[in-house]
Amino acid sequence: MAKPVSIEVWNPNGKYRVVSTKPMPGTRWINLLIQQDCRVEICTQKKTILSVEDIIQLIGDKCDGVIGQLTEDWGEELFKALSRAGGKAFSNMAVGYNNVDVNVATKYGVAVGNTPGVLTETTAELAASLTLAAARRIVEADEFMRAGLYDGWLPHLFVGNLLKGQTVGVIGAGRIGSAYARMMVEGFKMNLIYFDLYQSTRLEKFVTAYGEFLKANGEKPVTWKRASSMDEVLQQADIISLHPVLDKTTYHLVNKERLSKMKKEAILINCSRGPVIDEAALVDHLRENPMFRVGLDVFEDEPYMKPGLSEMKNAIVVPHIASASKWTREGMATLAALNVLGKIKGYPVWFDANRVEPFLNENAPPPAASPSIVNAKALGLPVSKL
Ligand SMILES: NC(=O)C1=CN([C@@H]2O[C@H](COP(=O)(O)OP(=O)(O)OC[C@H]3O[C@@H](n4cnc5c(N)ncnc54)[C@H](O)[C@@H]3O)[C@@H](O)[C@H]2O)C=CC1
Ligand SMILES: O=C(O)C(=O)CO
Repeated sequence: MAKPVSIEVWNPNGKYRVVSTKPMPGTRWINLLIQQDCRVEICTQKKTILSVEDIIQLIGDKCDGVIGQLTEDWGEELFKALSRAGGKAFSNMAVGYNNVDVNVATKYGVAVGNTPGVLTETTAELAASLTLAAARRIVEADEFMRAGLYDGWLPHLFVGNLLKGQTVGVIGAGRIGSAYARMMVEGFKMNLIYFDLYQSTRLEKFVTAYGEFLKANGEKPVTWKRASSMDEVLQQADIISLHPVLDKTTYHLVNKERLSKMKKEAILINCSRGPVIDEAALVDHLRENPMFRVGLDVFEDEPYMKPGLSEMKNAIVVPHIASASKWTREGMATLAALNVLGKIKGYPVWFDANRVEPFLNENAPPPAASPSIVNAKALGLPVSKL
């Protein structure tokens, strides 16, 4: 029998019981739920990753909806427990939902929400930060300074890579991949090569227009290319940033063979999901190719790193913080809460999950809709016409 989990209760007399498996940033999400007659229970247990048993306890006998986290395993056991408690709504506080078995949720009639859009720029900015940190060896140089090793300027000290005029490769040019590509093209005048299952016409138009602007100003124009294979990106790019969803097609997308196709001095960035890279193969590659560098926000067996990774000077590692700006995290909490609330209240699903701004305006009430429900079609949920 699992130990009881500690909770904090808001609006105890609310009609609908909504559970959040973690305290989330800001208070707007709590207020929005309370205003719509929800009793909000927040798990305050001092345990980073809750087990399935912990969450089953939190769900209890009566629960209308749950806001959960990407570290939790939302499969048969949890959706069965939620459905048994009368629950019809779940939302991840994340855009990625590879921790959720959506088919199982649909089987139990539970809507699954996620939080797209609000974290696009924040996540892309972290990918750009890791790119710069790796290119200019900022972490190594910082460690060197703190160790008291600096005894004067030297021509060879921490020489890194210039980005201007080089080629940035993006794998998965969706919301975040495209935002990152634009930052690198516009900010550093890099040429773009990308691979995605779909064409990103908006991104291509942006690079074309920026190239024309540069040309009109007497500068060398930037260029873009949509690669016909991922290998083309790996072979041609100087910087490669991974932004696909994690699914069966992207598991170990970057493996030993693909690493060997990349330039010896390339930089690889991963702010998507850890298993997109075969991390053990990456450690070997880093060891054998000291000029190859990586910037990683995500890991194959989070919270752990594969043996050897933490010793590699040519790796920069941060703990899954890509969406960690205050505005974004508060917005994610709001979107997740409104996903759950919308289903409980029988609201329709917002017509475009890429345009969630109206839900984030603190000075106006949010639309009466769930911002983003990934199994809306499968459940036959109505769509907002606003
Ligand atoms: N590190 C972090 O904190 C964060 C990580 N993420 C991760 O980033 C992912 C992407 O987020 P968004 O850009 O909002 O999603 P998105 O759905 O807009 O973009 C994903 C893109 O990947 C492409 N794709 C899918 N399979 C592919 C394949 N086999 N090869 C190449 N491209 C493929 C899709 O066509 C799509 O354009 C999320 O699913 C999540 O896992 C998102 C936010 C924060
Ligand atoms: O949203 C996601 O998918 C994350 O990884 C955390 O922001």
